[in-house]
Amino acid sequence: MKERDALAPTEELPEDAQLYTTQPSIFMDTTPESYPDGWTECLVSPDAKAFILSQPEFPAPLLRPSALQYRLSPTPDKGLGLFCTAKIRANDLILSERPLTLTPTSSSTRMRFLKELDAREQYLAATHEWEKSLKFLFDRLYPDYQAAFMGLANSHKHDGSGLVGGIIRTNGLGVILPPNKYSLEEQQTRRKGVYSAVCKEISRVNHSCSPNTTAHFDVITFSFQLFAVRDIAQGEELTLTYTDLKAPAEMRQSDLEPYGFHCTCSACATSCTSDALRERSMTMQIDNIDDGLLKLALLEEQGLESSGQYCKTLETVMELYIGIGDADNASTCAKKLVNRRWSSLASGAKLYTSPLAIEKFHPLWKGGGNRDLERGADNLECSFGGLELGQAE
Ligand SMILES: C[S@@+](CC[C@H](N)C(=O)[O-])C[C@H]1O[C@@H](n2cnc3c(N)ncnc32)[C@H](O)[C@@H]1O
Repeated sequence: MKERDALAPTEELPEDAQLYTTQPSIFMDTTPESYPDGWTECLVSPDAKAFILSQPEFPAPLLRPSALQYRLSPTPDKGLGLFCTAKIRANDLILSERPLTLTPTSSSTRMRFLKELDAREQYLAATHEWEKSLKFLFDRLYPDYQAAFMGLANSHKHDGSGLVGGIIRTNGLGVILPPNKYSLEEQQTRRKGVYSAVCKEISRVNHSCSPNTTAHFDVITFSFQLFAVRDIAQGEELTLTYTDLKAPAEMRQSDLEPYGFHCTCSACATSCTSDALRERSMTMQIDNIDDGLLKLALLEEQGLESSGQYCKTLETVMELYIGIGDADNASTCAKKLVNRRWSSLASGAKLYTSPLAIEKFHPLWKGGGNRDLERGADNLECSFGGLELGQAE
């Protein structure tokens, strides 16, 4: 381990180096009271740090929701959870916060093991070394942040994870840095660019296979933002998914095992019917507007508005309306997409929220150009990203 100037260029560092860095950077005497937006202790690769610092507006102030609309309360069977204190409307920003920590989801340290160690012993040795790196990061946290971190749930107390590693595995939300640098395959198999962010508040959100919120990491403000994906009634619990919503119930349950619970949400309780409906709504081919509208209705019925498929389908329906020259309905779809600010497809739809703009500028207007149904696919199906999750957000 080497100490180096925080502002020194990162290019000459080896690709597998990891940097301890505070982002946004703060003065020595900064406190959570003097800087309420907070800051994050990070362990990141040189290219991830360079990417963060290269954002022109970084660090922008946190985006604040218009009102505080949730509280932390005990649940009957899931520990603590967040509950809605007033009706929240679809697409509302519920809360935003800078993570306490941001760490790779797996250790990149190359280790040589004694030949006589078996696989389990090698795992424990590697985990032990990884815990030392994480403990170093934990020690850098401001004391109030250390207390908040230690107060979070830990479902890895008895598997050799270590205390800091266990809390990260239980509470980490997935972040890809830098985005678009690594292929999905590299992210999934070699965990390239895949990070885990632990948050004081959002990490309290419990899991559902039909979640009513989605969490999105915004690099410019360096914060996780929690959005409602449909209307949420007062008193209802806020939920996120920790697993791949496309998978059948049995696979989802096995993905959730490391979190130490068996999911009893309505989709899991009725898996003999819901698995087939879920698969149909996620994979249904869209050949015309009616198909698209049916797919949106099926996704809503299954509580899958948080899935990337929902936005992708909205975009496809918008393009189909444009193709037949129906600018009014197309602009309604564009507005719905724009409201889903967390989606990568929202910014592309911004230009087309007025029928006039569609008629004048959209290349597909009345059948111009080629509509590519696969374009713009969101592969962001899952929000929680501890070590356990096989899929990246
Ligand atoms: C990220 S934490 C969520 C907040 C946690 N309930 C707390 O008290 O801080 C994840 C842990 O919450 C619990 N949990 C989350 N979703 C659950 C669910 N649907 N059913 C049962 N337990 C759940 C499990 O213990 C899991 O390991």
